Amino acid sequence: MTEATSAVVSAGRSGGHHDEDTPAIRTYGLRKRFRSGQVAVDDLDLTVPTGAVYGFLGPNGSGKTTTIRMLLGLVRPTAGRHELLGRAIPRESAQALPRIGALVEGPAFHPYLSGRANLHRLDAADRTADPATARARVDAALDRVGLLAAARKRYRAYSLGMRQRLGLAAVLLQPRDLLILDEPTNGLDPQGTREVRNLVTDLARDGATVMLSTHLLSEVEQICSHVGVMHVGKLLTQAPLAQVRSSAQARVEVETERPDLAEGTLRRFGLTGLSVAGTKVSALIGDVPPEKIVPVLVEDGVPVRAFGVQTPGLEDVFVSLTGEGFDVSG
Ligand SMILES: Nc1ncnc2c1ncn2[C@@H]1O[C@H](COP(=O)(O)OP(=O)(O)OP(=O)(O)O)[C@@H](O)[C@H]1O
Repeated sequence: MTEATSAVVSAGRSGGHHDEDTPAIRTYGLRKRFRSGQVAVDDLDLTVPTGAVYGFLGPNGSGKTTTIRMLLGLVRPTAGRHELLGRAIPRESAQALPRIGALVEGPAFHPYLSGRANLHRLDAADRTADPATARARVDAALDRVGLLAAARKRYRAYSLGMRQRLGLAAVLLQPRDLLILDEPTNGLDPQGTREVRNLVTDLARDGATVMLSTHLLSEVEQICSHVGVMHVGKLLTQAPLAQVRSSAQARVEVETERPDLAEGTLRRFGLTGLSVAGTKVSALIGDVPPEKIVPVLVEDGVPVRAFGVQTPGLEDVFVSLTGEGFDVSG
C-alpha cells in the first residue's frame, strides 16, 4: 500500500464508528413492496464484511437495484433497517454518506464538455471540497481510472467503457471507504469490462470495501471475495466465495449399458441425488471413496464403459440454488 493510499484509508476511517469488525453493510429484514403490490425485496439480511469485494449476484429483476437504492436512501424500505459503515441509515446518513461512493444510474455528464471539465463541475458542486486543490483532485481521479490521456476529449466522444470509468472517477473525487456499484460492467465491451474489473480490484487492494451487483457469474468468480445470491427478491445464500465453492458436492458418474444395475449399486452405497440419463448414471458421492465403488460395480456385473468423478463448478452450485441458469458469458 502506498503512503498516499494508507492516508486515504485512515482519513476515511478516522471519522466514525467503523472498524474492521463492523460490517461495511448490514441490513436487517429489509423489504420493499411497491405500490403496484410487487414485493421486489423480501426480508433481506445482508452482511458485507469490511474489506470484501461482495458480488451481489442475481438474474435480471431479482431485486438488486431496488436493494442498492434502499441502501443509499434513494428508495424508502417498506420494512427493516440497515447500517452503512456502522451508521444507521437514514438517521446517521450525514456521517456515513460522504465516505461512500455509489454508481447507480449513469451520473449526469454534460456531453459537450470534456471528461476533465465534467469532473470540475461535479467537484465544484461539492461544498466540502476545497476549490484551491480542485485541479489536483480531478487529475488524480482521472489518473486513477486511466483517463488522463483522454481528459480533454468531449464526453460524447467517449466509449461506453470510458464513460463508466468517468463515472467511477466522479465517485473517487473524494476518498471512499465503501463503493456500491450497480452493474458496473453492464453494456461494456470486453476491453471496457476488463478495465472496470481491474479498477475495482485495485480499489479493493487499496482498502475500499466494494459491493457490486451483477448478473454474471464469471464476474463474481474473477473479482469477488464474497457472494450473495438474489432470486425473486430473496437472498438465497451469502458467503465467502471459497466457502460456496467447497460446499459444492462432487458427483460420481458411471456410463454403462445397464444403468438399472449401476443405479442399484449406487443406491446400496447410500448415495443420494441419483439421476439416470440414457446410459449415464450419476449421484452425489458424499464421503464414499470412488475406489470403493468401482470393484462393487464390477462384482454386481455392471458392464462399466466409463467411470468418473465430476467436481462441480460454481455454476452448478448456483443452478442448484436458484433452479435456473445464469447468464455466464462475459
Ligand atoms: N418503481 C417500481 N415500481 C414497481 N415495480 C418495480 C419498480 N422498480 C422495480 N420494480 C420491480 O421490482 C423487481 C426487482 O427489480 P430490480 O430492478 O430491483 O431488479 P434487478 O435485480 O436490479 O434487475 P436488473 O438487473 O434488471 O436491474 C422487478 O420485478 C421490477 O419490475
